[in-house]
Amino acid sequence: MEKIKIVVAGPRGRMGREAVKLVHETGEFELVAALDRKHGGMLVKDIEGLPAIDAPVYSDIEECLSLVRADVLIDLTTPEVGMKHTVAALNHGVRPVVGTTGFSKEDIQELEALTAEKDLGCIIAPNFAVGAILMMKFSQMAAKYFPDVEIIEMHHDQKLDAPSGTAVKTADLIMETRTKKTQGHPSEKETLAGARGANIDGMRIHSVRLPGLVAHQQVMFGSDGQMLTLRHDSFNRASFMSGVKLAVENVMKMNVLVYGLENILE
Ligand SMILES: NC(=O)C1=CN([C@@H]2O[C@H](COP(=O)(O)OP(=O)(O)OC[C@H]3O[C@@H](n4cnc5c(N)ncnc54)[C@H](OP(=O)(O)O)[C@@H]3O)[C@@H](O)[C@H]2O)C=CC1
Ligand SMILES: O=C(O)C1=N[C@H](C(=O)O)C[C@H](O)C1
Repeated sequence: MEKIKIVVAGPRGRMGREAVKLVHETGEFELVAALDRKHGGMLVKDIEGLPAIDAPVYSDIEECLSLVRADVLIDLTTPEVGMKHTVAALNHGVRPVVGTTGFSKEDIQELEALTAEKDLGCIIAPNFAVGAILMMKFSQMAAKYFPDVEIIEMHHDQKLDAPSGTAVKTADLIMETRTKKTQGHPSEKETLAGARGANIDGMRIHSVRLPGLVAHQQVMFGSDGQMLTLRHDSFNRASFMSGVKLAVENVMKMNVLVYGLENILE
C-alpha cells in the first residue's frame, strides 16, 4: 500500500515537532516536506532537534506544493499562516489537517466552501486529544440539564490565542443543547473590566495563562444545591498525536470539511 505523503507546517513548534516525530514513526506515513519560514532550502534532518529525515524544507507553501507531491498538509502554526496554508493546500489538491486554533467562523465557512468546490477532505480540529473530545461531548450532554455553565481553560503562557480553540468549540457544542440564557445576576456590574470573563451566548469563558501549564479545561455546571465539573488535562503534546493520526487517516477518505474531531470519532 502507498504511504500517505505528508507536509508538516510549523515543524519547530511545540506541536510541529511531535507531529514530525509521529509521521516519521508511523509506517503508513511519509514526511515529504516541511514548511518553516526560517529554514527554507535545508533538509528536515538539518534542523536542530528534528529526526534524521532527508525531506526538503520550504519557506513558501506555493513553491513547496508546486514541487512536492503531497496528500496531506498538517498545519500547526498561527491562525493567519494556517488560513493561508489551508487555502493553498486545497488549491493544490492537498487535504488539510489543521490543528492551529484561532480561526474565525468566517474563515471556517470560507474553507468549507473551498473544500466542497475542490471535492476534497479537510479536518479542522481545535483539540486532537481524545479525552478533550469526550469532555466536550459530555459537556454538551450536561448542558441540556444544567444551562448555567462557565468554562475555565488553562494553558501555558506562550499561547497566542485566547480563548482557546477548545473553549470556543466546547461553547459551540453546548449551544446546541443549552436553552439560551444570560447567566449571573441581571444587574451584575464588573468593577474591574474582564472580571466575569468572555461572554459567549450568555455563558462565560475564563482564560488562565501560567508557566508550568500545558493544556487544561474545566467546565463547571451549577444548579440548585449541586454542581457538576468536567475536567480534562493534557500533560504533554504527545497526548494530541493519536488524534492527529486518526485525522490524517480519515481525511484521505473524505470530501467535506469537518470542524471538530468528535465528528469522526466512532
Ligand atoms: N489542535 C490541537 O490539539 C492543538 C492545537 N494547538 C494549536 O497549534 C498551534 C501551534 O501551537 P504550538 O506548537 O504550541 O505553537 P509554537 O509557537 O510552538 O509553534 C508555532 C510554529 O508556527 C511557526 N510560525 C509562527 N508564525 C509563523 C509565520 N508567520 N510564518 C511561518 N511560520 C510561523 C513557528 O515558527 P517560528 O519559530 O519561526 O515563529 C512555529 O514553528 C496553535 O494555534 C495552538 O493553539 C496546540 C496544541 C494542541
Ligand atoms: O496552544 C495550545 O497549547 C493548545 N491549543 C489548542 C486550543 O486552543 O484549544 C488545543 C489545546 O488546548 C492546546
